[in-house]
Amino acid sequence: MSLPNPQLLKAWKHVLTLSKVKAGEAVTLLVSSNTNQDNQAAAYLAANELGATVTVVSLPQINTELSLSRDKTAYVGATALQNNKAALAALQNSDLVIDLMLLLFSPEQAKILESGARMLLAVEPPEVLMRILPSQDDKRRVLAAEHRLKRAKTMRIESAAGTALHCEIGGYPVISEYGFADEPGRWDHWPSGFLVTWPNEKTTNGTVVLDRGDIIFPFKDYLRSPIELDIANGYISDIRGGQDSDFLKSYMAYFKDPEVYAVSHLGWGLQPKAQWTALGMYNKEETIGQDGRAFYGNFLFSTGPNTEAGGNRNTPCHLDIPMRNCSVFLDDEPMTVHGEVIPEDQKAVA
Ligand SMILES: O=c1ccc(O)c[nH]1
Ligand SMILES: [Fe+2]
Repeated sequence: MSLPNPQLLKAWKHVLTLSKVKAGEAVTLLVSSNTNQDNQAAAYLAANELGATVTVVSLPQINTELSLSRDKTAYVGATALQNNKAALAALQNSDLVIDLMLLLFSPEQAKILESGARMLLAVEPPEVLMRILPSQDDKRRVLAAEHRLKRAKTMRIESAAGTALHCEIGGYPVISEYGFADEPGRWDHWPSGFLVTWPNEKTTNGTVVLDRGDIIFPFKDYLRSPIELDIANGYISDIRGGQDSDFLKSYMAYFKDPEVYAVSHLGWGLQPKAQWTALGMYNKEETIGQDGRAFYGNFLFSTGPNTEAGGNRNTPCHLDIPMRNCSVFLDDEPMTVHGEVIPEDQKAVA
């Protein structure tokens, strides 16, 4: 039995306090066989010390015979919560669900949020959680960007490598992530610090050039050679390049589902504590790679499902593709230029 880590307990109490956990609230931990035991122990102790009534719901891992990876984000949407009315009822009747299993992109996550519960996803290793500890300043920074994104009608992304992508937006909600779940019905992810939205269906056109150093999750390699994607009416219509391109084409074809080629959420990273290099320090199975999704100034491209946004494209193949050195424009106003975030005080008045 490993001794509870006092620093980890302090970090969990910090984040649950930011998540407004109050005495007497129902806090439910959702765990699975691959849940990090130190996180589970610290979350359980922290919630109890804040006076919550704490429950643990434990479910088996599934999809093992379908997914090509043990990474929880590699096969999304189908979870052990499906058809488990007892577990779902417990989660829907909670004030805060601490998701230590990963329900992302599942219909059940939406049902839990509709009940008014707050949800906090946390599946990274303890030291990553402690290194990217969220703050009210993260919330301020991300919400300022959310405010701008919510009133935008178009998004355009360019890069020196050759990316030239354009889409209409506004038909889907903005999902911001600042690392704690402090409002009823809010879903958030610790660690994070970025925001996304989905393009209006069939309006995304152009070229995406994935350059050396860009990352494709869940492959978790830094690209060694460029991959060129043609995008037509919201779908990848062609994939060209060298070995990395062959791997991508083969992986997506495995699912035998045309919806895997759809453009999914688009956004940019706003977490200065997240590092592009962190993924390179880990074995693939030790982390889902939130540093890559959140590092300051990335453009986060992605493919596949839109169920997070209330859509019905429920394909299990979801690729998150953080790219460096891109310029992201909203209604032609720059949010990032060549991978550098434009500070709010230099932006047009909201
Ligand atoms: O925080 C996350 C993580 C994965 C993902 O697809 C979206 N947001
Ligand atoms: Fe994603």
